[in-house]
Amino acid sequence: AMNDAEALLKIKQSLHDSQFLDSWKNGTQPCDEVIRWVGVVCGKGIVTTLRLRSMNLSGDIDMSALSQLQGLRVLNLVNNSFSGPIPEFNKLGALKAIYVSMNNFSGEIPSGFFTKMVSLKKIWFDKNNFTGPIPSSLAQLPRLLELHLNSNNFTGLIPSIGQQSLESLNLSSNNLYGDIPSSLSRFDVSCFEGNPGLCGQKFGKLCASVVPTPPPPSEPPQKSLKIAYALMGLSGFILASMLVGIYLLVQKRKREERDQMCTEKRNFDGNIGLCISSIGRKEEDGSGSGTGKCMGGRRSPRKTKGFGDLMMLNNTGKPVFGLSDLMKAGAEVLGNGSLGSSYKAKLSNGLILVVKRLKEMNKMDSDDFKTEMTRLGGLKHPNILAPLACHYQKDEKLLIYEYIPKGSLLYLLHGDRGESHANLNWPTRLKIIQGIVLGMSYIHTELATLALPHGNLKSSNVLIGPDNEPLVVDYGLISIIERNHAASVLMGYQAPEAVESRSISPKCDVYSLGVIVLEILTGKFPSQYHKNNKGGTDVVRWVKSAIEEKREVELLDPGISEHRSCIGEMQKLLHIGADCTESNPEKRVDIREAIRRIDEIRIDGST
Ligand SMILES: Nc1ncnc2c1ncn2[C@@H]1O[C@H](COP(=O)(O)OP(=O)(O)OP(=O)(O)O)[C@@H](O)[C@H]1O
Repeated sequence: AMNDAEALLKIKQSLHDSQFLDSWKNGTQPCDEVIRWVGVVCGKGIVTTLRLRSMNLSGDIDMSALSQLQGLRVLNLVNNSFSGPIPEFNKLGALKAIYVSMNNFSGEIPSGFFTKMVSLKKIWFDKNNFTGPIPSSLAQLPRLLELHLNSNNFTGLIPSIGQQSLESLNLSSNNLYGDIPSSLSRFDVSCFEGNPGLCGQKFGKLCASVVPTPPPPSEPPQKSLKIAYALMGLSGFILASMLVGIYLLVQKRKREERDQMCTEKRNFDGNIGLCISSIGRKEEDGSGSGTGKCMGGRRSPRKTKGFGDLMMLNNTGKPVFGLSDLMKAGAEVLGNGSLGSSYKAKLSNGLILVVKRLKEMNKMDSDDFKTEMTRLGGLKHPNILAPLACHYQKDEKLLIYEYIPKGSLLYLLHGDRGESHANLNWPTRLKIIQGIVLGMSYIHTELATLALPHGNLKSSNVLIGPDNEPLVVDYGLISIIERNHAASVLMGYQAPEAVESRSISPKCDVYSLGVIVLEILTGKFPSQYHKNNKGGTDVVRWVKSAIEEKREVELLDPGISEHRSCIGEMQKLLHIGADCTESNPEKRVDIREAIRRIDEIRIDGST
């Protein structure tokens, strides 16, 4: 081991242009009482802080020497000329503060970079050129106070940082997208400005159908709320805040007092207050004064025509649950999609479900809804996730699914560069594409009578099972959601002919299939998923021009292009993706043809 003086001299050697460090000289001591080395702060005779701000420094800082400074707690390299990938600062496990603002560091910071830096309180990485996702390990720092990542080029979804300790945050001027995690909602909108892809309530921008916010697997458990309250949270701002107030009150009161609460609520505003636990329950009189859990609704249960409790849609022997089990479950918001919001609900028996609250539904009556849902729920295929149950009220329609822990393909591809992302090698991606194709083929056969059999295929609607098998969801919705709304939210309506002339056909599904194939091969988030095409990459145009210029290999995600021997197969698949996204529907391949060709792609390039 070297002493502090030796370590600092090695560090000086590794830096260019270190004329500011003239006082760092052999034969003198960094912590000398009289002539202390410049930029060095000591405590009890050892170096505790390096303050090398604005010294015109560059070069590859000698990390093994730096890590020899046993007492080092604060590292300040602000406003120098350091460049290249982030040095292994994570070797400095005892650091409390690291400031590297205003340099030219670039590249991705590995997702686990901060895992061992548990003492970190202050991280200032602003005004550099960092790219890629914000490392998810930041979410695990228990003492984090200040996090400044502004003015870089961070992309992707914001991980669930927002630990209670966090006081100062700046993520502005990056390329982040999606909804912000609920743990960050306490921060002012200015902390996020300059990220055109961010959406959600804070930004007054609906998260138009593309952006999920599944919590990363490593995320500390979110504070859970009861699903009944989670559901009610969506009925508009005013209603929501009124109900949150009630929720807090309810928390304080004893169970029997809640009954009164519900009644009070109705008296307060005759429009609100539907006692959900009484909906259609035979043993109750429907007056709503039974066990009260209030949620948004416009009518009293008595007047509402519904089919009561949950309707189970499958008979595969999966555990049966009722609406009341669901209402008692702890819930967590998964995301606000274009069709409504989804919640993860954990029942007391351990079963984990996803409750999807559909908005903008046709004014379907309960019989039609039931017929439609029975049809969708009755589909069975290894690459399809059929709903388990549904619930109908005039103003409330719920679909219930099994919870798939790995989450969506969108999340796997773009959300967090963790382990699951690393597993997305060529064989896995091909398996996912081929599975999606099998699922789509099945849907196109079973729902052939629909104008658009799936209608909403995109990576957030492909969930990934334990063996990386894809599970397609949210299919066949075209007949149950409002026509006008369908056009503005469904992915199928993004096909060029649908945008221009509103002409919808099964070919629109082929277009969506093409986009997803290109997304998987390039690893890029498609701008096609945004209504206004802002944010993400226009994969369709990008691939088209690359094919014309015969440089399509360059577009392959580096995560797969290392399988050199399979490049030919990847190229073939890229061409199929391009043919599926052909703008003229007449020339676009037909779904059967696309399926046949994708099925022929081989993992190893052999025929
Ligand atoms: N059964 C499930 N298991 C695990 N995660 C799910 C499940 N269903 C949905 N999710 C995830 O929850 C998030 C919200 O889903 P939701 O379906 O509400 O919105 P979306 O897919 O972004 O948009 P859309 O409403 O257009 O389908 C998405 O990230 C989705 O992948």
